[in-house]
Amino acid sequence: MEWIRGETIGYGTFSTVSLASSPSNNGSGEFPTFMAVKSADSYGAASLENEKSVLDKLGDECDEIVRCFGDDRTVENGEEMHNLFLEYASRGSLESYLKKLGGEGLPESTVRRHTGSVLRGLRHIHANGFAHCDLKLGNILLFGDGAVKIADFGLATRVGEVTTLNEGVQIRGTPLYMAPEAVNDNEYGSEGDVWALGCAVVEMFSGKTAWSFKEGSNFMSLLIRIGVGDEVPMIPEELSEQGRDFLTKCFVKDPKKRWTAEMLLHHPFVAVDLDHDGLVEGEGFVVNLKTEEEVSTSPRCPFEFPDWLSVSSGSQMIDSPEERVASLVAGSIPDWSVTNSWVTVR
Ligand SMILES: Nc1ncnc2c1ncn2[C@@H]1O[C@H](COP(=O)(O)OP(=O)(O)OP(=O)(O)O)[C@@H](O)[C@H]1O
Repeated sequence: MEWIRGETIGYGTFSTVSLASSPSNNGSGEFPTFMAVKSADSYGAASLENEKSVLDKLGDECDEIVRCFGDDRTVENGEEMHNLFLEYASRGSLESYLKKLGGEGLPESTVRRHTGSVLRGLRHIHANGFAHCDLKLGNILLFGDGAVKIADFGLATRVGEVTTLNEGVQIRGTPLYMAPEAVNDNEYGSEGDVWALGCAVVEMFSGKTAWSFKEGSNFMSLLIRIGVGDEVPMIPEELSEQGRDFLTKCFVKDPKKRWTAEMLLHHPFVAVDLDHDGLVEGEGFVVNLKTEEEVSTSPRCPFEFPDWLSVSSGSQMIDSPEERVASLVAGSIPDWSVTNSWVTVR
């Protein structure tokens, strides 16, 4: 495919995203005239390869997942670039859209619609055996017709697959959206995507991050709040009762008891007819909650870090949660980067 790189439309940790035009296609062929091209040098190549491989496996049948049109390599300024061609979201990410509102959130009816869309995307991802692992407003894209789609599958992983990238504890994604089991046990699965969705819903509605944090504060203290004790993210009081109830289903600390995307799709917060002015309640929905027997009878204590204890602590006993999280961070050999005044750790 012949294509021309246009203006830059976004920056990520691993890549730069630009507009790409393919005039020879004229919109009539296999590819649209305008696409987004996500480009990375050798440092980001593995993430792009993973993204393409996951998007290929997810296929094109889910409207709530950004489409991938293929990849290629170019040499630009003497450097080999890896390029991934994606459906172009003309209105950018929900994160950039919200920024333009200057701290305001979206109307609840819009939040409900977007939440339903993201849930349909997540259901497809999870049904195919993957977890996205980096769901956040920056990775939910807004299209000209008001539709939203899930993007950025660079960190997506097969559920249950043991990662070999790092033998120690690994932290991936954005701390603000991290689920307790990711903080405590290094577990990244479909349940973590549901927790992150809850954080995204709070942010969409309130215009503020779900966890309050002071500018410049240490992210370890946030990890402790997420992983330890009963605190859950802020649930906006102005949200309807249905919305608040929806969030309590996302913010269940025990991942085995957290609702799945499939279950949440039947929750009245999203199972409503939004084509009418008056919201029609989702009637008679049946949610098969897991029984106490199905979930672990002895949930693991959030302070348990068995791998970490054997790898990092030797014979020394570590007493406080602060020390545990500090060691978790030290053991992960993270790649730090600061995005939007927050720390992303991979
Ligand atoms: N298909 C697209 N259409 C329009 N804009 C896009 C598209 N894909 C990405 N962008 C923009 O580029 C930004 C970075 O993209 P993306 O998140 O996929 O990159 P990344 O390197 O994986 O970043 P990170 O992992 O740090 O979130 C997005 O937040 C969005 O603003």
